[in-house]
Amino acid sequence: METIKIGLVGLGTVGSGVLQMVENNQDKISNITGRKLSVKTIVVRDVHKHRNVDTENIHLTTELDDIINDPEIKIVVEVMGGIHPAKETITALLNAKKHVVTANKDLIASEGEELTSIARKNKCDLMYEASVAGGIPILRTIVNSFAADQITEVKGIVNGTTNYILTQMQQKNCSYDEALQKAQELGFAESDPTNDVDGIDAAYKMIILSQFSFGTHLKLDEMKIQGIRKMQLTDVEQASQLGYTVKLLGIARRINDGVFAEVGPVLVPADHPLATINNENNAVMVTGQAVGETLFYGPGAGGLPTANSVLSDIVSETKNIVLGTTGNSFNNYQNEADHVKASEIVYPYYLSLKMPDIPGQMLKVTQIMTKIGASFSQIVQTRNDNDSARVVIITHDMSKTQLAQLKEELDQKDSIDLLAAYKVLSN
Ligand SMILES: NC(=O)C1=CN([C@@H]2O[C@H](COP(=O)(O)OP(=O)(O)OC[C@H]3O[C@@H](n4cnc5c(N)ncnc54)[C@H](OP(=O)(O)O)[C@@H]3O)[C@@H](O)[C@H]2O)C=CC1
Ligand SMILES: N[C@@H](CC=O)C(=O)O
Ligand code: NA
Repeated sequence: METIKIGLVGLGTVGSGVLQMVENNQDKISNITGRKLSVKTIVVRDVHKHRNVDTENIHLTTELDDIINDPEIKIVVEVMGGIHPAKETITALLNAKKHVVTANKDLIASEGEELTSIARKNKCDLMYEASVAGGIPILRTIVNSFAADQITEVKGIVNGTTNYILTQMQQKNCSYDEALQKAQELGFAESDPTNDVDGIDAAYKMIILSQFSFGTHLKLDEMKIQGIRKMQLTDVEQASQLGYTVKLLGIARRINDGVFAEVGPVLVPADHPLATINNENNAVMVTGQAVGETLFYGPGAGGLPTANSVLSDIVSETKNIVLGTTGNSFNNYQNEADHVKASEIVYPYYLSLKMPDIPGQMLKVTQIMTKIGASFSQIVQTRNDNDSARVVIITHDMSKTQLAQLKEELDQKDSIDLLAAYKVLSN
């Protein structure tokens, strides 16, 4: 049986998982594809570094040219991460007629259109199932199984590191720093975890999910993105007393002819399926006009789970090579989206306010809410410190315009501080 040689660029958490899976699942893969697969060359930064995987029969190198100039290598997996030099690396590989698999959401969300067109020009495949929600096979599912349905919303927990941190803090009383360190040790976090904790990693994934679900090309700087770094434990506890779990959610919704996408902490009702997703697990809820609500759950980070998604792309590309059908885009759906007005984006909100513990303060808040046409569904007052009170409000539906007005009005009241404003998910 003919063997297809594979190159890897990167041998960290994901690269090691890919190497193990190719080695351990030879028989099944060749049974399905009619080809043997074998990893021939791996590009790393440091060839002398200790590796947890067996690289005895593999050429370890720092030179990409060892892959580029090797006609035997047909498929290359980019798992080095980051935008540069990953973009230049993939461009060079595609121009050398290599089919590429990547797990790199930063790159695909930012430069995916250009790379896709380079791939098409070279009749090469470029696939990236692992870039969104690690081990959950969500992108291919949207392409294949939602091909004819109109997706109205895609939302969920798409960052393993932050969900791990929130779970460890809420259930194990871990501090934020301890939980982040554990997520790094377990290989869930990016090499620089800033993008994880600041919501940027989740935003990249929502950009890719929006492309597949709505055909749109959203830009990172057009999205409101909030991470978990500034979240207060008091808000997490307060939310819990009100029957909610705080999760970092990505939400992308079709509103009229536009698409709205955001990432931030959201209060999820404790009995909602998304409230039950713990640790590094992710869950993506896709709502289609015909099918209704569907939920896809699984590990969002980690070597072998992510490698499984990479292998699904390698197997698809191998089949395309065998059938002579390479060069088609992973996602073909293209659709211009209108701008969504702030007045059209409506959610209930959790508001946490600090104010002097003296009579008349609540009246001021009530007057502002009445002025902007918003109303409360729940309100709780607790003592903050000796002379201030914390007031927590769950509002009825409010538009983003009303929320901005509320923030402006509260800014003008020296004595009242808005500490947090998070969306609340309905059941
Ligand atoms: N970790 C996870 O759970 C998931 C990760 N991903 C994505 O997968 C990709 C890889 O992540 P992960 O495996 O965690 O990263 P790691 O940091 O564990 O590994 C990165 C690897 O890339 C190599 N590398 C980095 N820069 C260069 C360079 N300039 N030239 C050559 N080699 C380089 C490193 O070499 P050396 O070993 O010599 O330092 C290392 O082997 C990223 O895009 C990430 O976002 C996606 C889903 C889940
Ligand atoms: N750092 C990412 C890895 C997977 O994409 C995460 O924590 O989700
Ligand atoms: Na995936």
